[in-house]
Amino acid sequence: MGYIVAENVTKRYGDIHALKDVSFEIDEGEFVVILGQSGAGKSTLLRILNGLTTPTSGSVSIGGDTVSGRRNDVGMVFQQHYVIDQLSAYDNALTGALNRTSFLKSLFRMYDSADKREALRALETVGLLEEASQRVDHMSGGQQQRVGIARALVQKPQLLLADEPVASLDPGSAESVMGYIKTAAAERNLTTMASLHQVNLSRQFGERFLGMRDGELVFDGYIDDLTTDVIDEIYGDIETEAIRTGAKA
Ligand SMILES: Nc1ncnc2c1ncn2[C@@H]1O[C@H](COP(=O)(O)OP(=O)(O)OP(=O)(O)O)[C@@H](O)[C@H]1O
Repeated sequence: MGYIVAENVTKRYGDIHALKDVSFEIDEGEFVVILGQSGAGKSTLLRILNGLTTPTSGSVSIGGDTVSGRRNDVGMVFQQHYVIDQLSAYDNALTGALNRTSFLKSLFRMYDSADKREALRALETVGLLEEASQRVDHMSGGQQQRVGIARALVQKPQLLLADEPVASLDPGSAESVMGYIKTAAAERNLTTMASLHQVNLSRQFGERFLGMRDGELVFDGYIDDLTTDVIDEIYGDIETEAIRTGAKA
């Protein structure tokens, strides 16, 4: 049985069918990219995996446990960099340890030394060790996103979910940030699922791919199977050549 198992997951918002009978299994340590147009259901799927949204029917399990609410062992990276502007990169990374720190200790930012080491290790993973003491509002968007990744790593997750983690970045920063996510996952054998809408980046970093269209899982496979026809099926009428970049004929 897979580490993550989604069985016939359906999500309706009134008349909107955000997910339709989605099933898949993911093994521990896999690096999965979820592809699909805006509105295809990628965020809904990630939110269900994270316990932030409940499916209308069907179920999801992680490591054999049915997901029924927020889990501390699932780290999440979002499109916007939800970092605390006034704090340093190091203090932001440390907030990933809040779930295992008492309220009083967190109030005075008194973290365990193991957590402090974890924060430094995470900043090293994302290439920001030398910038650890810099305030994040003095950092670039790409650096802020890397701080967000470091915070998710300090949480010591078993599963990392990233919802369009590079959508608001320029192409160079997007590539760099995806590289750091990939390194972090490889170093920690961390099962990772990232939604991306850029086909070229997906092909560069993805190992396994889930293709969503109108709430349905229309593709589940590996890079050699991600052909132009499959891309067309996921994205419908391709409007620009750019989206095809890197797609195999
Ligand atoms: N809370 C909500 N209430 C009502 N409809 C919603 C809600 N969340 C998502 N939807 C709808 O469900 C569908 C799937 O949305 P979802 O955000 O999962 O897609 P997506 O592939 O992540 O797109 P995007 O990349 O634009 O976020 C869309 O039609 C969306 O409008």
